[in-house]
Amino acid sequence: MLKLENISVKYKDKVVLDNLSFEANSGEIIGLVAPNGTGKTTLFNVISNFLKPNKGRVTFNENLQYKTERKEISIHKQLATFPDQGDLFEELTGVDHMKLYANMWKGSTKHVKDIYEQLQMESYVKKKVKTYSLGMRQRLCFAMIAAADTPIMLMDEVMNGLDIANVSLISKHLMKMKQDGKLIFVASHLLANLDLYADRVLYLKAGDIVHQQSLNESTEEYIKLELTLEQYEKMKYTLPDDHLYIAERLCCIPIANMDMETQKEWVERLSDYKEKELTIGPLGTPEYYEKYFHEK
Ligand SMILES: Nc1ncnc2c1ncn2[C@@H]1O[C@H](COP(=O)(O)OP(=O)(O)OP(=O)(O)O)[C@@H](O)[C@H]1O
Repeated sequence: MLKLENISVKYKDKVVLDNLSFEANSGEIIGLVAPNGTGKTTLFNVISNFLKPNKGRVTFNENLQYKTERKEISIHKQLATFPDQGDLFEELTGVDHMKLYANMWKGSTKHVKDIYEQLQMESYVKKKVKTYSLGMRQRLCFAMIAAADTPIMLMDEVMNGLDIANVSLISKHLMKMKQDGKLIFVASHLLANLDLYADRVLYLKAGDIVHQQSLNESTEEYIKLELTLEQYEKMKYTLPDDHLYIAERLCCIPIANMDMETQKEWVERLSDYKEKELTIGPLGTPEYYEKYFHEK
């Protein structure tokens, strides 16, 4: 549904995206993670053609590219970006905003009520935005893109400023949108939250994707133990070659190629570190993030 090929973006001498390629399909939620200033927004701007890359191609549905104004309009009918809180109109109501987006993309507003009910916004959605808190504004931004109901959605920091209950409410709604066949990109710093609904997480570093983590397929499991650098240094030569030591705190030993007996032996050996919690499971988004972005 969406293909990026060899995308490069430079601002003067600063290379932000460097020959980046990937493909994405409908019915997928793709998490995009990287430290501040790495290029997530730049990548979204390339996908939406707000920024022309210095090199590379963006293709929708096999052969649709930003080559003419007509083609751009055709792509923009299928693609909505998460509104910025600063773009909200203080004197308009939440419903007005949702209808604006619904009319602009879907050409109908029948579904607007269902959305604000599902997002539990009934108590304030008919009031003017100037009376809203930050969290209410953020939920409205999400309700607006939901009202646009486009096949592709680009969401930058969708959970910003939301409390736990609202993060959970919006996470559930994202999963429903995925079931409806949307392709959704979520750039986020709420890493553990991505594990709930993303199918894949892309880790962006030095202009390219350094790792793609698929959360659907059965992922490799590890014995995981918190170790100080000192403890780790003492035992590192006795650990299997393919172990990981992440962010100078988490020792991970893959168990995929171990029989049950060897796994037990390892658990027993490591339980000498009684004060530390030992767990067995796959690496999650926060752990991969530390692996790729932890600076010494
Ligand atoms: N118009 C511009 N001119 C020059 N440099 C820019 C411009 N826009 C972005 N940059 C630079 O490109 C880099 C990537 O910026 P971008 O906004 O894409 O990062 P980001 O990953 O979205 O960051 P954040 O998590 O803070 O939103 C940054 O170093 C930024 O300073």
